[in-house]
Amino acid sequence: MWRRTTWLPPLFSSSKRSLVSQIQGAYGLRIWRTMSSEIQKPEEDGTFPRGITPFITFVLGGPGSGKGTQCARIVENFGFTHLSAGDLLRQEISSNSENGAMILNTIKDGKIVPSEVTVKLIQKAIESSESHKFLIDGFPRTEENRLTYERIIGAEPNIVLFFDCPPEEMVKRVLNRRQGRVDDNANTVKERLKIFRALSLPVVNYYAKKGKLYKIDGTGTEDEIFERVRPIFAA
Ligand SMILES: Nc1ncnc2c1ncn2[C@@H]1O[C@H](COP(=O)(O)OP(=O)(O)O)[C@@H](O)[C@H]1O
Ligand SMILES: O=c1ccn([C@@H]2O[C@H](COP(=O)(O)OP(=O)(O)O)[C@@H](O)[C@H]2O)c(=O)[nH]1
Ligand SMILES: [Mg+2]
Repeated sequence: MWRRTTWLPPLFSSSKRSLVSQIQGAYGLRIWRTMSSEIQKPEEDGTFPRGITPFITFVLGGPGSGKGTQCARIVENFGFTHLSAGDLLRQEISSNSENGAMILNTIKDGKIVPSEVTVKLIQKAIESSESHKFLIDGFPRTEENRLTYERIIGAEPNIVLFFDCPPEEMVKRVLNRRQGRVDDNANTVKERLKIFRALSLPVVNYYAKKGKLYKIDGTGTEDEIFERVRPIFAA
């Protein structure tokens, strides 16, 4: 079962309706405004024209925790647009962009690509989409990622999902993934788990403290996990 951690802001606490529909009601149809007054102004105008921001869900969890699998289910059932930070980076490698070689080496080593590179790719993907609701999968992976997103995009996520899965299960899934990824091997996974614990968990804790985090048990079948996710979005 998912559970919302720490306190519930008044907007979310009193109704049985899903969080998404409550925010939708409070903010008007499919148009979302950022709810935080702490965010710095974006560096460049234009990510969210006329001050209108889409509904953003960050999807976090260790390697193999099931982020991509559950995002596909959320897209099918709730019509979100799925932006996987890892996929955006892999597309940069395949398109022989100037950063391609650097990104490939970073991914091979299980390290984190410089924040500005990833955030600019996310920004471009949001700008070129007509969608008003996005799942940003596998980002932010560090506090520095998070701060760079806030600086460049000028908004916080509305909610954050965290798939909680034991490391042995994550390793097993990654080593069985068979998508030909350069980082799905025992050595790289070990490094990715280290980075997840040291750099990504602090981001998860940050959103828990802000009352934005949904921690979801990431064990069991894909169906069982999706039934834990569904109530977060269901009307
Ligand atoms: N609940 C599950 N039980 C077993 N295997 C799963 C489950 N969810 C996903 N998988 C498989 O585990 C691998 C990693 O899942 P994926 O969604 O790519 O995770 P992530 O994006 O978090 O790395 C994939 O091969 C996927 O098919
Ligand atoms: O914001 C991001 C997302 C991904 N990556 C890199 O891309 C790899 C694969 O990420 P992905 O999210 O595809 O992996 P998953 O967790 O889904 O297995 C990571 O290990 C990092 O090396 C990164 O540097 N920054
Ligand atoms: Mg993934």
